[in-house]
Order: sequence, then C-alpha cells, then structure tokens
Amino acid sequence: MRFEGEIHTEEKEEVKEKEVNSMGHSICGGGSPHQPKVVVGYALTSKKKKSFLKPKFTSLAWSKGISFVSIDLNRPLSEQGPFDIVLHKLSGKEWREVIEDYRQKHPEVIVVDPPDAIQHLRNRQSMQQVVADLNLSDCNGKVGIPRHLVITKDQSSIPYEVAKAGMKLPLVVKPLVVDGSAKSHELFLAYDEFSLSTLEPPLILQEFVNHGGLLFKIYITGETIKVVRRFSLPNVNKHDLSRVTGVIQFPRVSNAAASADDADLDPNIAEFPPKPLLEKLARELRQRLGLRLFNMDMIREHGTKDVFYVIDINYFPGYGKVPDYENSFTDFLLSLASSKCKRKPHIDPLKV
Ligand SMILES: O=P(O)(O)O[C@@H]1[C@@H](OP(=O)(O)O)[C@H](OP(=O)(O)O)[C@H](O)[C@H](OP(=O)(O)O)[C@H]1OP(=O)(O)O
Ligand SMILES: Nc1ncnc2c1ncn2[C@@H]1O[C@H](COP(=O)(O)OP(=O)(O)O)[C@@H](O)[C@H]1O
Ligand SMILES: [Mg+2]
Ligand SMILES: [Mg+2]
Repeated sequence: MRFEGEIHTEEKEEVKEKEVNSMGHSICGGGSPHQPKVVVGYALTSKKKKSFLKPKFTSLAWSKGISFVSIDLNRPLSEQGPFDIVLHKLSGKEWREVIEDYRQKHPEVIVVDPPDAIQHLRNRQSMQQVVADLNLSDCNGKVGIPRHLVITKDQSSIPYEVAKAGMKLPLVVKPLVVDGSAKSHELFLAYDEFSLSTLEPPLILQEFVNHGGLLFKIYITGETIKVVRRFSLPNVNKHDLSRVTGVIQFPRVSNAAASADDADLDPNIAEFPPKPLLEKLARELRQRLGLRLFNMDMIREHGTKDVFYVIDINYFPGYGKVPDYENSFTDFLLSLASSKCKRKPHIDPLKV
C-alpha cells in the first residue's frame, strides 16, 4: 500500500521513475502515448468535471495512454464506449438503476464503484456504523465515532431523548441523508436541547468533540492514502456553553480549498495521525465499504495524542484539491487497467 501523508520525497522519486517507465507502454502490451489504450467513461456533474478533470490531470493521463469520454445521459449506456473503466458520481435512483444494469451486463468493464456500496455513504448513520464496527487495536491509537442520536420523526421529543441518552452539549446537528444537495450540508451547533425541536428531521445529533480547530482529511484512491489538514470549528469551552443558547448554523469550513498545512500550528494538534492507524483504517474501510474512492474527516480529541474520531465519510470527494492527485489518480487508473488485463490474459490488444 502506498502512503502519502506528509508527502515523502522517496515516494515522489518513485512516481517520477514510474512515469518514465510507463511512457510508451500500453495496457496489455503494445501502443504508444499518442494512442490511448485505456478508455475511461465518466458520468459526473459539471461542477465535478471542472474540479476533477483539470487540464493538467487529463494531459498527464493522456500521455500515459488514458482518455476520458463523457457519458451521454440521454443515450443507452450499453451503446456507448466501449469503456475499460467507468467513473461516476451522480445522485438519484434512476442513475443507480442504469449503472447497476450496466455492471451486470458488462462484467468486462470496471465500474468504480458499485452503486449499492456508494449508497451506504448517503446516510450519515450507516456511514458512521462502519467505523463503529471496526476493531483497531495495536495501531498506535484509537478511532471511534462521536456519541450520537438519530431523530427520524417527532421533533417535540428531542429534548427528552437527548436528556435520556445523557448527551453532552453542544451537539452538532446534521441532516441524516447526504444526497449531494446544499441542504444535506446545512449543519448546526445546538447549545441547548430545547431549541432542537425547531429543526426538521431526519437528523443525526452528534456530540461536539473539541479538536483544536483542525481536521485531517484522509483521501483514499485505491491503495493510496493522502492526508491533508484543514481548518475546522474552534473548541467550545464551558464559558461559551453558559453564555450561548439556541441553534446556530455554521459555514462549511472544512471543504474550503485553503489547506492548514502551511499554517503555523500547535504541533500537539497538527501532528498527523499515526501511519499504521491510517493504513489499517483505510484497508478495513475499503473492504467493508467495497469502495475505492472516498475520503474521511478525522479529528483528534483535544488534549490527547491518540484518540481520534471519524466524523464524515464522502464518496468520490474533491480530489482536485489534493496536492499531486494527477499522478496518484493516473496510477490508480493504470493499476485498474492492468488488473483487468490480468483477469483476461487473452484480451485483444487491438480492442483495448
Ligand atoms: O466539490 P468539492 O471539491 O468541495 O468536493 C466535495 C467534498 O469536499 P472535500 O474533498 O471533502 O473537501 C465534500 O466533502 P465534505 O462533505 O465537505 O467533507 C463532499 O464529498 C462533496 O460531495 P457531496 O456534496 O457530499 O456529494 C464534494 O462535492 P462534489 O465535488 O462531489 O460535488
Ligand atoms: N462531532 C463533531 N465534533 C466536532 N466538529 C464536528 C463534528 N461533526 C462535524 N464537525 C465539524 O463540522 C464540519 C462538517 O461536518 P461533516 O460531518 O463533515 O459534514 P459535511 O458532510 O457537510 O462535510 C466538519 O468538517 C467539522 O469541522
Ligand atoms: Mg465533511
Ligand atoms: Mg460529507
């Protein structure tokens, strides 16, 4: 497994070397950089196309024999291509049915990723449960999820439910369903349980964990892990709690392109999570979720060295914001294509 947390120089050398070696080689033998041998069909929103398929990435991929073809949503998928790989991130039942049907009928195409597996991350409860089920012992740290409560109906009972569960204030209030809409990212901080009744279920209420205002975004691309630091919500202290009441909506601080990597940070807060912990976590989640493209938002409990919480998992996140994603994503596509060749050694090199 490759790990690119603090971006190791050796790792970069290796990438450069691979670049030289792979130039002029094709998938399953033959070919040249000017004759793409791996065709990647993609079904993405226009926002995603812009942030992900940047010219620097597509031209690097092209130089290594990869071409990208936009899938026309108004035409049957089976009539398009042929594709070696399909990348997709679109919401809605209709698309899920189209892509599932295509997977069944075209087992020779690598569809990244299965729609049912992606669906698992569309609900903040099922997303968190995967982490809760893990047993990460002996990995130089602990990873869990914050205490939470799911509210599906009857918001009038929320204050009672919160008190009964003995949850500690403040609470982060998140829409239960994540469907890519702006609304599914409208989050609130609730300083008292009574104001919660004004919010619209289905919701998940999560204990706010102080983490020094910094979070780790762990990007998984197949076998590769990259960690970046982003600014997050500041700690909430007892004084804040005694003075503030109500629910306050907060902005999407963590997905801003601004990285915290270059800031002058307290080393106790900013130190990267241990590599063995991230490797085990990534491996386990990749397997359990059955996904190859996702990221996690992870925080370290303030005042501890090794107590971590996963607070969010996103399918096919904003790779365009990750340094050097062009190389890692190209390598990922090439490794998928070569696994396809291994699966089908008799593959016709003229077709691929
Ligand atoms: O657009 P970006 O680059 O901000 O990416 C978003 C992600 O930002 P991140 O890479 O984690 O900083 C973002 O992550 P967060 O939920 O903000 O942690 C989501 O993955 C978002 O997708 P969706 O709206 O949940 O379907 C992602 O949006 P899409 O690009 O998939 O529309
Ligand atoms: N339990 C929590 N404790 C502390 N901060 C949190 C917690 N949950 C979310 N946050 C903060 O809110 C941000 C958005 O929450 P997140 O669950 O990642 O939603 P989204 O899917 O919209 O990114 C996080 O990046 C983090 O800054
Ligand atoms: Mg998030
Ligand atoms: Mg999210």
